[in-house]
Amino acid sequence: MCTSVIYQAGDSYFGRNLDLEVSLGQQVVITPRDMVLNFRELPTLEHHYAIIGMAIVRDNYPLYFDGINEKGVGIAGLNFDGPAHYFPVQEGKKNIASFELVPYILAQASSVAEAKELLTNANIANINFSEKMHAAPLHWIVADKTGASITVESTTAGLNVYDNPVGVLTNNPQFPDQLVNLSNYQSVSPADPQNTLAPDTTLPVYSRGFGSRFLPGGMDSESRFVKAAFAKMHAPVGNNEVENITNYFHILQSVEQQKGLDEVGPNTYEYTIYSDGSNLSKGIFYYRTYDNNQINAVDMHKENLASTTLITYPINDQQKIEYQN
Ligand SMILES: C[C@H](CCC(=O)NCC(=O)O)[C@H]1CC[C@H]2[C@@H]3[C@H](O)C[C@@H]4C[C@H](O)CC[C@]4(C)[C@H]3CC[C@]12C
Repeated sequence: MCTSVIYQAGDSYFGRNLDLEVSLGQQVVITPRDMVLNFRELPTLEHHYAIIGMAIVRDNYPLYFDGINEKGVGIAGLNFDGPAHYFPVQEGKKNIASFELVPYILAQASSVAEAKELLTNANIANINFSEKMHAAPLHWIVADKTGASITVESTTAGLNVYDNPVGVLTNNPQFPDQLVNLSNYQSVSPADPQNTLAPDTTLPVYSRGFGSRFLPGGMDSESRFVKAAFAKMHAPVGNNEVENITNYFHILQSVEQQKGLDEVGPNTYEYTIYSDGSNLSKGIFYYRTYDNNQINAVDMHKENLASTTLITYPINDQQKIEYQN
């Protein structure tokens, strides 16, 4: 399972938790503007916006899990096993393989509105990256530095592009159903509740945090959607970049999957392998991992973005404890 959130605090911050039972060997990968991007069914892009994100590289191709571009657009792919359905290549449509959607959007869109435009008359084609690497059943959240966001889902009903008023995405069910479920929690609040149940009876508020008593806390995707929405909606705005990115990681940590809590097979547990969050205006990509609580950063603008080859940074996965004596 995974969770992705956009948080506005002057600048906008976008990223995700990647929850899985095995690490796939991802790295921070920058695709510079002049690295040729080939598509299976669409014209080659020789020049495009620069991209930074988490990816694995195969055959010199960046298979992005999530990323942002230099124009302040971000996109993340999240598991959508069951409802996800990709179609055969269709004549007369923009056929995009599922693994191409992240570079397709980030290479060309400077806003969510432009991403929507790129998705008109599009078909997510059921093309595998290779014999060994089959298409993953995903849906996507796209966001931009204004705070706008959409959810992209390809199901047997076709391609749906929904406005995402919450700026949160997790996994199943389909996005409209997540919003219906969210309605069930609209009375959850950081403040103490009003006693509307029995107004003439004194009911003690016997604990702090009483307003969030009915907030779900499970590892499942509906629970994480509600909890992340609550955490994000009430997150304070910091006074500077460090405070903001610290707040951002606290939002993601509210739905972090600790090892041992989500058994996906005999003695096999899904956990939050990494969390990342980028400043969409500044092009700085921050991440932490399960084993390393330290926030690490790669600033795309410190690289030569006019180059033609991928730039990769290995994940810094070593815990650093600052011993004070
Ligand atoms: C499984 C995770 C989503 C996290 C999640 O929801 N996990 C588990 C669960 O719910 O069961 C997704 C997110 C991005 C996906 C990857 C990216 O789409 C890139 C790449 C695309 C290829 O078609 C398949 C492999 C590969 C490398 C994908 C493998 C599955 C990933 C890593």
